[in-house]
Amino acid sequence: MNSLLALAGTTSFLNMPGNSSSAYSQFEDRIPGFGMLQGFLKTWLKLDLTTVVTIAALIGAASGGIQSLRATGSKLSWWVVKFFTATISITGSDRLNREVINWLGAQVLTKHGTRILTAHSETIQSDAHYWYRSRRTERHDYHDEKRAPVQYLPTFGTTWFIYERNIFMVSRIFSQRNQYYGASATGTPEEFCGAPEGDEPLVVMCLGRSVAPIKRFLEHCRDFSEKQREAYVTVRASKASAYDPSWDTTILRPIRPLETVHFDEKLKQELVDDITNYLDSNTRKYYNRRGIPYRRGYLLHGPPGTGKTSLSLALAGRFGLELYLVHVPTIKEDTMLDKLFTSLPPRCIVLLEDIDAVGIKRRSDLDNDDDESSDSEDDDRVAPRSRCTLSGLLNILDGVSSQEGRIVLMTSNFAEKLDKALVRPGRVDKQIYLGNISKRSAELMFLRMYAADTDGPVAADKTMLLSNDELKKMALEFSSHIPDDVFSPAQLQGCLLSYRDSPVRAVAGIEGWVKEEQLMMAETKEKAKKAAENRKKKRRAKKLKSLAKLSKDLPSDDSDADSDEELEALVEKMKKEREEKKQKKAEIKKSKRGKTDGTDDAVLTNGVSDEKVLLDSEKEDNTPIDGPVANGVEASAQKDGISGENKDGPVLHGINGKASTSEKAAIQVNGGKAEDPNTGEEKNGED
Ligand SMILES: Nc1ncnc2c1ncn2[C@@H]1O[C@H](COP(=O)(O)OP(=O)(O)OP(=O)(O)O)[C@@H](O)[C@H]1O
Repeated sequence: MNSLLALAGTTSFLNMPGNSSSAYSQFEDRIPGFGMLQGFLKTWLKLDLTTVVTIAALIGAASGGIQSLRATGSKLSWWVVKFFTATISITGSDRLNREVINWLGAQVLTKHGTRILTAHSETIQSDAHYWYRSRRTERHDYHDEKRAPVQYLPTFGTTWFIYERNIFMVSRIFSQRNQYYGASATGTPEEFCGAPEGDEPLVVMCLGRSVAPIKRFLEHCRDFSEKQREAYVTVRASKASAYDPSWDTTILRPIRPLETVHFDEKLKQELVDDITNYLDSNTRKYYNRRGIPYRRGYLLHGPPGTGKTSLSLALAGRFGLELYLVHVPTIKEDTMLDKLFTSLPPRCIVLLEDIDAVGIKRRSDLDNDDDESSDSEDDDRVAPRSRCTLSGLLNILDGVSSQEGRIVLMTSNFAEKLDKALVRPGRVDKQIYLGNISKRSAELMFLRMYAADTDGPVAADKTMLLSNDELKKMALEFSSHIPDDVFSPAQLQGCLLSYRDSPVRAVAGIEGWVKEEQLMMAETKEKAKKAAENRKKKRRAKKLKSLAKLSKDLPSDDSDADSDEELEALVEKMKKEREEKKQKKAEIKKSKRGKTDGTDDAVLTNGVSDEKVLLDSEKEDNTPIDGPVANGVEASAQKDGISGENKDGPVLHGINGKASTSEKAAIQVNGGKAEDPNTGEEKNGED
């Protein structure tokens, strides 16, 4: 614009009388080709250059005026917007963002018949929480349909609606990423050149000069999402990536009532009371005032299939908390768990499944204990080991970076093997044992399986109906066949599911099922026992063979022994021989001491009280010895006749008076007794 005005100024200067020729000549001098252009316009187009420049300047001035008018109009309109509306913006990563979008999708778009939408067929929008991160996850909301239903949401741009008799606008802001690929490059409207990724910021506006209506609206969106989630527990599983560990998958599980997890009722009540008390706001204040870290940990332990995971889910549902699930064996290193823990929300349940994958051994044992496991039949059930270390886990559980306010549930099938540091109060405040099923629990499970979904009689099978009392009687009869503490609840559930349509058949078939199952369990136990014995034998054989190879004292064919008895005999033999050797050495030592006492004077009379002597003790006895002992029976202190004379006094040699450089040990002779500088042990002067 400014350049055009300058150009216009120039043209008026060109038009001034008397100036024209000198000005033209000046331009010709300064701008190469100016004269040629002027000649061309005049000769061929019959146009004067002055006229051309003037017209261009006028057009430029007009368009500049329009632009500045536009800018002023836009400024004015924004000023009006600012003056007459209230606004709240929400970042793309905030959960509230998802909750507003979710509300718009459910309440506005469908009712207003909006024509430009965005669609999703994956992830659960009712969760409305971090769905953009988990968009690869299939929706899992227990619909009968095979395919997940498509959900429609607002796209970029502004959605208008009326809430509480107030006009609202929600704008989904086109992100820079999309701008780069789309609208600004091609001029295509935003909604036609991309779909929202889920992390676009939102701007919520309403008519009026107060933000109070917007705040009410946002609260309403939150309530709406919470209600949608009410029937579900949000489970967020850890993503097993060593580089970028995160809470990845969001799964909505229908809330499982606590009553459907059968175990000791008293214990269950205690657990619920304990958590209720912990979550109470007064408890938090109590902890804070007294400087106690506000955390609570529980260990759920027991045989497989006894309801540890089910109980965790039921507790999350009961207390309306999200469940963050970590399958400990998948954790590759401490930093991974650390990252996961630091990104936890303040109030949630963290479920560390199969904690024994870490908690059984300390760091030092991690790499070299492959053959140290016990020989019990349980060995097969030992969880795969995690690369996360125990000390790492302990730090994470109660380190400074650890979130306060959360509940940690750990599950294990081997509580008795867990390290004491892991289960100490503060990390594990309560241990809950979930055992095999009792008669009473079997009765409750039967009732739960066949209870009518609606009030009224229950179908006994396809032909007859049962009253509630009749069902209770059947449950009692059914449970009378179940031995206490033998079958896991998962086993019994499997049995009942096979008679799903008919409680009558379940009662009729339970006796046979119990017998069959017990037989199978006995067989499995027997197999496990044999396998454990084999493992034990193999391990022992391996150890003994390597021992035998190491020992030069054993005849080589002894190491071929591989029956248990032979190996035992081998060990005994080795032990005996070692003992004999030790005794022999001790005797030799004793006899040498006696001799040294006699030679002390001789050494002293030579005036050598502090002589350096060399010991060749190991040469005589190949086995490593506790202290420098030499068989001095034949040894004698000599002047260094063989190896040369020592000016300072006699050099004492080991066996046969020889001193090998590699095996020499310097010994101080103190009054005829030599002292090993390494062990401090006194040596016989003859040595
Ligand atoms: N105490 C129980 N009450 C009701 N159902 C149970 C109980 N224990 C197990 N079940 C049923 O058995 C199945 C497996 O249970 P769950 O996964 O909770 O056991 P777990 O103890 O976590 O097993 P694991 O130690 O092998 O992980 C579930 O379908 C659950 O419904």
